[in-house]
Amino acid sequence: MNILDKIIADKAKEIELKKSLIPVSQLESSVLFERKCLSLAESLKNGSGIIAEHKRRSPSKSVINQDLNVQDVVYGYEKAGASGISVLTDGKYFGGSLEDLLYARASVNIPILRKEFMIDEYQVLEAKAYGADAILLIAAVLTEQQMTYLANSAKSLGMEVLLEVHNEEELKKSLEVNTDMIGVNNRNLKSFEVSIENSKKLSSLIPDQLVKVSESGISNTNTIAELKIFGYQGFLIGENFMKTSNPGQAAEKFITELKSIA
Ligand SMILES: O=P(O)(O)OC[C@@H](O)[C@@H](O)c1c[nH]c2ccccc12
Repeated sequence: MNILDKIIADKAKEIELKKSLIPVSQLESSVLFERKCLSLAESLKNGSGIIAEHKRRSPSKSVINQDLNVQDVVYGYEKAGASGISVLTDGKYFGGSLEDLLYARASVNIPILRKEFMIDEYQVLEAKAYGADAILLIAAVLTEQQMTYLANSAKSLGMEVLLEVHNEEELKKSLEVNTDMIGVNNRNLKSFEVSIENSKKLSSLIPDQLVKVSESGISNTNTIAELKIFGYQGFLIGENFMKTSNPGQAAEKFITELKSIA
Protein backbone atom coordinates (compact mmCIF):
# COMPACT_ATOMS: atom_id res chain seq x y z
CA MET A 1 0.00 0.00 0.00
CA ASN A 2 1.51 3.39 -0.99
CA ILE A 3 1.52 6.38 1.31
CA LEU A 4 -1.50 7.98 -0.37
CA ASP A 5 -3.60 4.82 0.10
CA LYS A 6 -2.52 4.74 3.75
CA ILE A 7 -3.51 8.37 4.29
CA ILE A 8 -6.92 7.79 2.71
CA ALA A 9 -7.55 4.59 4.70
CA ASP A 10 -6.72 6.41 7.93
CA LYS A 11 -8.82 9.40 6.85
CA ALA A 12 -11.92 7.24 6.36
CA LYS A 13 -11.57 5.86 9.91
CA GLU A 14 -10.95 9.36 11.30
CA ILE A 15 -14.12 10.70 9.65
CA GLU A 16 -16.32 7.89 10.99
CA LEU A 17 -15.05 8.60 14.51
CA LYS A 18 -15.57 12.36 14.17
CA LYS A 19 -19.12 11.89 12.87
CA SER A 20 -19.96 10.06 16.10
CA LEU A 21 -18.40 12.80 18.25
CA ILE A 22 -19.50 15.96 16.40
CA PRO A 23 -22.81 15.56 14.55
CA VAL A 24 -23.45 17.53 11.36
CA SER A 25 -26.02 19.64 13.22
CA GLN A 26 -23.24 20.89 15.51
CA LEU A 27 -21.08 21.89 12.52
CA GLU A 28 -24.06 23.70 10.99
CA SER A 29 -24.59 25.67 14.20
CA SER A 30 -21.06 27.14 14.02
CA VAL A 31 -21.05 30.97 13.96
CA LEU A 32 -18.85 30.72 10.87
CA PHE A 33 -21.35 28.58 8.95
CA GLU A 34 -23.29 31.61 7.70
CA ARG A 35 -20.13 33.61 7.02
CA LYS A 36 -19.74 35.09 3.53
CA CYS A 37 -16.55 33.58 2.09
CA LEU A 38 -13.70 35.52 0.51
CA SER A 39 -12.69 34.66 -3.07
CA LEU A 40 -9.28 32.99 -3.31
CA ALA A 41 -9.53 32.98 -7.12
CA GLU A 42 -10.04 36.75 -7.24
CA SER A 43 -7.31 37.34 -4.69
CA LEU A 44 -4.84 35.34 -6.79
CA LYS A 45 -5.73 37.25 -9.96
CA ASN A 46 -5.44 40.67 -8.29
CA GLY A 47 -2.62 40.17 -5.82
CA SER A 48 0.82 38.60 -5.44
CA GLY A 49 -0.56 35.17 -6.40
CA ILE A 50 1.25 33.53 -3.48
CA ILE A 51 -0.71 31.02 -1.40
CA ALA A 52 1.48 30.67 1.68
CA GLU A 53 1.10 27.39 3.56
CA HIS A 54 1.18 26.42 7.22
CA LYS A 55 2.59 22.90 7.34
CA ARG A 56 4.46 21.48 10.36
CA ARG A 57 5.61 18.25 8.73
CA SER A 58 5.02 15.96 5.77
CA PRO A 59 5.62 12.31 4.82
CA SER A 60 8.32 13.42 2.35
CA LYS A 61 10.18 15.75 4.70
CA SER A 62 9.12 14.54 8.20
CA VAL A 63 9.44 17.52 10.60
CA ILE A 64 9.65 20.89 8.84
CA ASN A 65 8.85 23.24 11.75
CA GLN A 66 6.87 22.43 14.89
CA ASP A 67 8.05 25.33 17.04
CA LEU A 68 5.87 28.17 15.79
CA ASN A 69 2.27 28.99 16.55
CA VAL A 70 -0.09 29.11 13.62
CA GLN A 71 -1.46 32.57 14.43
CA ASP A 72 1.99 34.18 14.16
CA VAL A 73 2.80 32.30 10.96
CA VAL A 74 -0.38 33.18 9.07
CA TYR A 75 -0.44 36.79 10.36
CA GLY A 76 3.12 37.12 9.06
CA TYR A 77 2.02 35.71 5.70
CA GLU A 78 -0.82 38.23 5.43
CA LYS A 79 1.51 41.08 6.37
CA ALA A 80 3.99 39.85 3.73
CA GLY A 81 1.36 40.30 1.01
CA ALA A 82 0.27 36.71 0.42
CA SER A 83 -2.92 36.41 -1.68
CA GLY A 84 -4.10 33.47 0.40
CA ILE A 85 -3.26 31.03 3.16
CA SER A 86 -3.22 27.23 2.98
CA VAL A 87 -3.68 25.39 6.28
CA LEU A 88 -2.95 21.66 6.53
CA THR A 89 -5.59 20.11 8.81
CA ASP A 90 -4.41 16.48 8.57
CA GLY A 91 -2.91 15.50 11.91
CA LYS A 92 -1.23 12.12 11.57
CA TYR A 93 0.95 12.82 8.50
CA PHE A 94 1.17 16.65 8.43
CA GLY A 95 0.87 17.70 12.07
CA GLY A 96 -2.12 19.95 11.39
CA SER A 97 -5.61 20.26 12.89
CA LEU A 98 -8.99 21.91 12.43
CA GLU A 99 -8.02 24.11 15.39
CA ASP A 100 -5.17 25.46 13.23
CA LEU A 101 -7.79 26.45 10.66
CA LEU A 102 -9.90 28.18 13.32
CA TYR A 103 -6.88 30.06 14.72
CA ALA A 104 -5.90 31.08 11.19
CA ARG A 105 -9.42 32.35 10.54
CA ALA A 106 -9.24 34.45 13.71
CA SER A 107 -5.87 35.89 12.64
CA VAL A 108 -6.20 36.99 9.00
CA ASN A 109 -8.66 38.65 6.62
CA ILE A 110 -7.41 37.02 3.41
CA PRO A 111 -8.80 33.80 1.85
CA ILE A 112 -7.93 30.52 3.59
CA LEU A 113 -7.74 27.14 1.82
CA ARG A 114 -8.39 24.06 3.90
CA LYS A 115 -5.62 21.71 2.76
CA GLU A 116 -7.02 18.26 3.48
CA PHE A 117 -7.58 14.83 1.92
CA MET A 118 -11.27 15.34 1.21
CA ILE A 119 -13.28 12.16 0.66
CA ASP A 120 -16.58 12.84 2.46
CA GLU A 121 -19.12 15.69 2.50
CA TYR A 122 -18.72 15.82 6.30
CA GLN A 123 -15.27 17.33 5.73
CA VAL A 124 -16.75 20.03 3.48
CA LEU A 125 -19.14 21.02 6.28
CA GLU A 126 -16.19 21.04 8.71
CA ALA A 127 -14.28 23.36 6.38
CA LYS A 128 -17.10 25.91 6.41
CA ALA A 129 -17.72 25.55 10.16
CA TYR A 130 -14.05 26.23 10.96
CA GLY A 131 -13.72 29.26 8.66
CA ALA A 132 -12.32 28.07 5.32
CA ASP A 133 -13.01 30.03 2.12
CA ALA A 134 -11.92 27.20 -0.19
CA ILE A 135 -11.33 23.47 -0.14
CA LEU A 136 -8.82 21.29 -1.97
CA LEU A 137 -9.98 18.27 -3.96
CA ILE A 138 -7.26 15.80 -4.98
CA ALA A 139 -8.03 14.04 -8.27
CA ALA A 140 -5.51 11.30 -7.44
CA VAL A 141 -7.80 9.94 -4.70
CA LEU A 142 -11.29 10.77 -6.04
CA THR A 143 -13.50 9.60 -8.91
CA GLU A 144 -15.09 12.18 -11.20
CA GLN A 145 -18.42 11.53 -9.46
CA GLN A 146 -16.91 12.10 -6.00
CA MET A 147 -15.23 15.33 -7.16
CA THR A 148 -18.50 16.56 -8.69
CA TYR A 149 -20.44 15.83 -5.51
CA LEU A 150 -17.88 17.38 -3.13
CA ALA A 151 -17.33 20.43 -5.36
CA ASN A 152 -21.08 21.10 -5.60
CA SER A 153 -21.37 20.72 -1.83
CA ALA A 154 -18.58 23.28 -1.27
CA LYS A 155 -20.09 25.70 -3.81
CA SER A 156 -23.53 25.39 -2.17
CA LEU A 157 -21.90 26.61 1.07
CA GLY A 158 -20.29 29.58 -0.72
CA MET A 159 -16.78 28.14 -0.75
CA GLU A 160 -14.49 27.88 -3.77
CA VAL A 161 -12.75 24.75 -5.02
CA LEU A 162 -9.08 24.18 -5.88
CA LEU A 163 -8.97 20.91 -7.82
CA GLU A 164 -5.52 19.39 -7.76
CA VAL A 165 -4.11 17.19 -10.52
CA HIS A 166 -0.71 15.64 -11.12
CA ASN A 167 -1.03 14.27 -14.66
CA GLU A 168 -3.06 14.44 -17.89
CA GLU A 169 -5.34 11.54 -16.95
CA GLU A 170 -6.34 13.24 -13.67
CA LEU A 171 -6.87 16.54 -15.51
CA LYS A 172 -9.10 14.92 -18.13
CA LYS A 173 -11.43 13.45 -15.49
CA SER A 174 -11.65 16.86 -13.77
CA LEU A 175 -12.74 19.06 -16.67
CA GLU A 176 -16.49 18.69 -16.04
CA VAL A 177 -16.21 19.35 -12.30
CA ASN A 178 -17.57 22.70 -10.96
CA THR A 179 -14.21 24.11 -9.83
CA ASP A 180 -12.82 27.65 -9.68
CA MET A 181 -9.13 26.76 -9.85
CA ILE A 182 -7.00 23.91 -11.15
CA GLY A 183 -3.85 23.19 -9.16
CA VAL A 184 -1.00 21.24 -10.71
CA ASN A 185 0.99 19.47 -8.02
CA ASN A 186 4.65 19.34 -9.03
CA ARG A 187 5.12 16.66 -6.37
CA ASN A 188 4.03 13.11 -7.07
CA LEU A 189 2.10 12.29 -3.88
CA LYS A 190 3.15 8.63 -4.16
CA SER A 191 6.85 8.87 -5.07
CA PHE A 192 7.42 12.42 -3.66
CA GLU A 193 9.38 13.20 -6.85
CA VAL A 194 9.14 16.97 -7.59
CA SER A 195 9.36 18.62 -11.01
CA ILE A 196 8.23 22.14 -11.97
CA GLU A 197 8.15 20.84 -15.56
CA ASN A 198 4.89 19.14 -14.56
CA SER A 199 3.13 22.51 -14.34
CA LYS A 200 4.54 23.59 -17.71
CA LYS A 201 3.56 20.31 -19.35
CA LEU A 202 -0.09 20.43 -18.21
CA SER A 203 -0.76 24.18 -18.49
CA SER A 204 -2.05 24.15 -22.10
CA LEU A 205 -4.63 21.48 -21.19
CA ILE A 206 -6.26 23.66 -18.48
CA PRO A 207 -9.26 25.70 -19.74
CA ASP A 208 -8.48 29.43 -19.80
CA GLN A 209 -11.51 30.35 -17.68
CA LEU A 210 -10.04 28.53 -14.67
CA VAL A 211 -7.35 30.04 -12.45
CA LYS A 212 -4.16 27.99 -12.81
CA VAL A 213 -2.23 27.27 -9.60
CA SER A 214 1.20 25.64 -9.44
CA GLU A 215 1.85 23.74 -6.23
CA SER A 216 4.97 22.36 -4.48
CA GLY A 217 8.67 22.56 -4.93
CA ILE A 218 8.70 26.32 -5.54
CA SER A 219 11.67 27.99 -3.85
CA ASN A 220 12.73 30.88 -6.07
CA THR A 221 11.12 33.84 -7.79
CA ASN A 222 12.52 32.94 -11.23
CA THR A 223 10.33 29.85 -11.17
CA ILE A 224 7.29 32.07 -10.64
CA ALA A 225 8.30 34.33 -13.55
CA GLU A 226 8.64 31.24 -15.78
CA LEU A 227 5.30 29.77 -14.71
CA LYS A 228 3.49 33.09 -15.32
CA ILE A 229 4.50 32.72 -18.98
CA PHE A 230 2.56 29.43 -18.92
CA GLY A 231 -0.51 31.24 -17.58
CA TYR A 232 -0.21 30.42 -13.88
CA GLN A 233 -1.67 33.02 -11.51
CA GLY A 234 -1.41 31.14 -8.22
CA PHE A 235 1.65 29.62 -6.53
CA LEU A 236 1.36 27.38 -3.46
CA ILE A 237 4.47 27.51 -1.30
CA GLY A 238 4.95 25.74 2.02
CA GLU A 239 8.35 24.27 2.87
CA ASN A 240 10.40 27.16 1.45
CA PHE A 241 8.81 29.43 4.09
CA MET A 242 8.07 26.92 6.88
CA LYS A 243 11.67 25.64 7.06
CA THR A 244 12.79 29.06 8.35
CA SER A 245 12.52 30.42 11.89
CA ASN A 246 10.24 33.22 10.61
CA PRO A 247 8.04 32.09 7.69
CA GLY A 248 6.31 35.49 7.45
CA GLN A 249 9.67 37.22 7.02
CA ALA A 250 10.72 34.65 4.41
CA ALA A 251 7.46 35.26 2.53
CA GLU A 252 7.95 39.04 2.71
CA LYS A 253 11.45 38.74 1.23
CA PHE A 254 10.16 36.43 -1.49
CA ILE A 255 7.21 38.67 -2.43
CA THR A 256 9.36 41.83 -2.40
CA GLU A 257 11.81 40.10 -4.77
CA LEU A 258 8.90 38.96 -6.93
CA LYS A 259 7.68 42.54 -7.29
CA SER A 260 11.15 43.65 -8.35
CA ILE A 261 11.31 41.17 -11.23
CA ALA A 262 7.64 41.46 -12.33
O1 LIG B 1 6.10 22.39 0.73
P1 LIG B 1 5.99 22.67 -0.76
O2 LIG B 1 6.92 21.81 -1.61
O3 LIG B 1 6.11 24.15 -1.07
O4 LIG B 1 4.47 22.23 -1.21
C1 LIG B 1 3.38 22.99 -0.68
C2 LIG B 1 2.05 22.30 -1.11
O5 LIG B 1 1.99 22.34 -2.51
C3 LIG B 1 2.01 20.86 -0.63
O6 LIG B 1 2.02 20.86 0.78
C4 LIG B 1 0.77 20.11 -1.13
C5 LIG B 1 0.20 20.24 -2.38
N1 LIG B 1 -0.87 19.41 -2.49
C6 LIG B 1 -1.01 18.70 -1.34
C7 LIG B 1 -1.96 17.74 -0.97
C8 LIG B 1 -1.87 17.20 0.31
C9 LIG B 1 -0.84 17.60 1.19
C10 LIG B 1 0.11 18.58 0.82
C11 LIG B 1 0.01 19.12 -0.44
